[in-house]
Amino acid sequence: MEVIHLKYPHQLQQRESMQPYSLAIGFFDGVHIGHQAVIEAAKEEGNKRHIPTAVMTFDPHPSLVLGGRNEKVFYITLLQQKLQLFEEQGVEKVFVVHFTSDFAKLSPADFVETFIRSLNIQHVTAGFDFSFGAFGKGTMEDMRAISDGDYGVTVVEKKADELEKISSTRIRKLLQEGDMEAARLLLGRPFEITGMVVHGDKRGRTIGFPTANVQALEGAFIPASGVYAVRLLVQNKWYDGVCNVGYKPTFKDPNNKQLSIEVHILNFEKNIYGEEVHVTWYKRIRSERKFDGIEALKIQIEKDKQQTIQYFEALR
Ligand SMILES: Cc1cc2nc3c(=O)[nH]c(=O)nc-3n(C[C@H](O)[C@H](O)[C@H](O)COP(=O)(O)O)c2cc1C
Ligand SMILES: Nc1ncnc2c1ncn2[C@@H]1O[C@H](COP(=O)(O)OP(=O)(O)OP(=O)(O)O)[C@@H](O)[C@H]1O
Repeated sequence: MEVIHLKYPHQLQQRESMQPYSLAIGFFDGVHIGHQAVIEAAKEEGNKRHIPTAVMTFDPHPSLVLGGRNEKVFYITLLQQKLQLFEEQGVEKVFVVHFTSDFAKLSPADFVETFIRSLNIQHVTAGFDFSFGAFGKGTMEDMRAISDGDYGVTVVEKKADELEKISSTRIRKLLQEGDMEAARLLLGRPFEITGMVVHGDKRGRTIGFPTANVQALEGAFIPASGVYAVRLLVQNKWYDGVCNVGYKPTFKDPNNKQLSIEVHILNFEKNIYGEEVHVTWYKRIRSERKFDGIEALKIQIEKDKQQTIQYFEALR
């Protein structure tokens, strides 16, 4: 899969020398099942026309440039992971458009001229609520009207569950609440973070529960503090684990602001310092607490571990 970064005004070859593409367009944070349906529809059109499928996405998130939201938007998927997911879905090219305030000022017609026509896009697929151009004024009806027959347009209908539309905003809320099970259903896979195993205080092994301290990639969303059933990929192998996100109040003073992610990997004894790991999140088990002593904490961690084992047994 080829990735092309574009900045407005972009410098690309002339339309004639560009390969034609069937394009799915959107921000696609999380690449959730609604997004997957959009990309699938673009692929179907590409197959019909015998042309490859491309995705156009944006970076950074428009809200960062435009403001207007009260809460800071975090990414469900960092760009690198988003690209990886596109590739796994069979996308052959990705245009990453740098979202700047100049880009945001383009009229819908100018957006189409610069980012659809001059890229020789033959077909555009997006969801029913996709908007583009200054103030998000362009709708999918406009996309079709502006085309003048130069490219085809598919509008993917709303993908929803019994509650409401499946959206990145909704998944962010679930992740903030620690509802990893609901997030997993909407994402079509568990929420995942990538990180590196770093040295901790080395107390874990002395209490009988050694842990891998995971330093997440810069910018990754870290779930609410608490204990979770997780799976961890290390050295190409997946393991079940029980993870604590928090401040270890039993050992640290209450002003400690150093958030840690530590995974007790089940049935595992290797030294993995410095390894890259992927942690996938399945279920929140409880909140982090301050215990009266090590014994009480050990009893609780054993319970957490048993709950995790039962959870994954039921899942299999
Ligand atoms: C499953 C699990 C649950 C934990 N729950 C708590 C907790 O509720 N409160 C707490 O203070 N520490 C909790 N811890 C953190 C332990 O205190 C920590 O693993 C131990 O102090 C080792 O820390 P170190 O890796 O920095 O040496 C938990 C750890 C695990 C693995
Ligand atoms: N549930 C859905 N059903 C159909 N199309 C969708 C759905 N969610 C998103 N899309 C489409 O996928 C593309 C990417 O959408 P976008 O990145 O805005 O996702 P979103 O989940 O709607 O995000 P947000 O919560 O920020 O509005 C757009 O073309 C959009 O219309």
